[in-house]
Amino acid sequence: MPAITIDSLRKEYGDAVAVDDLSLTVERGEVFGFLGPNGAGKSTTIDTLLGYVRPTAGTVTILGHDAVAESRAIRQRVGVLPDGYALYERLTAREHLKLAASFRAADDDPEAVLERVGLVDAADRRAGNFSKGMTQRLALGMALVGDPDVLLFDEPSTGLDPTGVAELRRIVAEEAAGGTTVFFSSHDLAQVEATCDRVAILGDGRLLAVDTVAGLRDRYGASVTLSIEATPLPDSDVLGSIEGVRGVSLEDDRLVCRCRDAESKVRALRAVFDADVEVFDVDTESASLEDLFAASVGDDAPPSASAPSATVTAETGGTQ
Ligand SMILES: Nc1ncnc2c1ncn2[C@@H]1O[C@H](COP(=O)(O)OP(=O)(O)OP(=O)(O)O)[C@@H](O)[C@H]1O
Repeated sequence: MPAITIDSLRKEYGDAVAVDDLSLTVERGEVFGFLGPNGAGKSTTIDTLLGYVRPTAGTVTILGHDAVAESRAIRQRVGVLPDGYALYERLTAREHLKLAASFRAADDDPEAVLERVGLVDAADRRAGNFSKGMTQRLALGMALVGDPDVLLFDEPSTGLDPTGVAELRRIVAEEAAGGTTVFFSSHDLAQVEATCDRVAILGDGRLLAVDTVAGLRDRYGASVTLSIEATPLPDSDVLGSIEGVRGVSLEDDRLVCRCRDAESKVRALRAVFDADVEVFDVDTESASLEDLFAASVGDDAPPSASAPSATVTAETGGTQ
């Protein structure tokens, strides 16, 4: 049984369609990133999963439970971090965690959770004067209480400082290593690229793509870019005719060669070193998730290489 199944989900608000015929399956143990521009329908989808929003059409199930009819059962097994989580102003951080534990009939040690989310020093402070990042850290801690099977986060890095972002990344990795399914929306593409097995990209309520980051690279064009500094520069027609080479251009006195995959990159490199030229430098870079996101949401330009890509840890599924 998958962790999350979204089947033909549609949500209308009056005349506006927030989510349009969305179908998606998230397998158990996956770390799944949910991306899309502002207003794409991410929060609406997550709120539907949490039972906060009733679908206009379609069904949503978590761990086999229907999100509308069985939202209580879902809350017992799902840790949630909704967008703009509101804390109880008069309760301390520690009291919030005790409250979360009592909701789930769990016996988590509040101290250990506070340690995990970096709030030990604020354990006995009332949450009413917490900063945005502290609020987010505490809400994250509450979501972790009771060792849930599924974690559903809406923009978890909102308000977090760089240390908090790194800690969040570590927590996601630890949870995933323990078999927890993590589904989160984010605009933090570096975070998504570093942590997610697969990503879905939503635009205007519709699913534009769902794949591994590596799969998106294949789909949207240049996977690897070679940038060559040599005298003279290698013949661009020769490089351009190599199988899997998608384009060759001159940029800042370097020959830039966009390659489909690692194999075509190696073929191009071999041709460069076989040519009668003196090679000074070769850079190779993969298209970042940011490039792929731009390509999928309608930027006509093929994704160019930018920051070196982070490792995608698992190839858990193909294109849906
Ligand atoms: N309660 C509501 N009433 C009317 N329209 C709504 C409501 N909630 C969301 N919408 C509309 O539905 C669409 C999707 O909004 P949603 O908040 O799901 O997008 P999002 O992808 O989470 O955006 P963001 O990245 O800005 O958080 C938007 O056009 C939004 O204005």
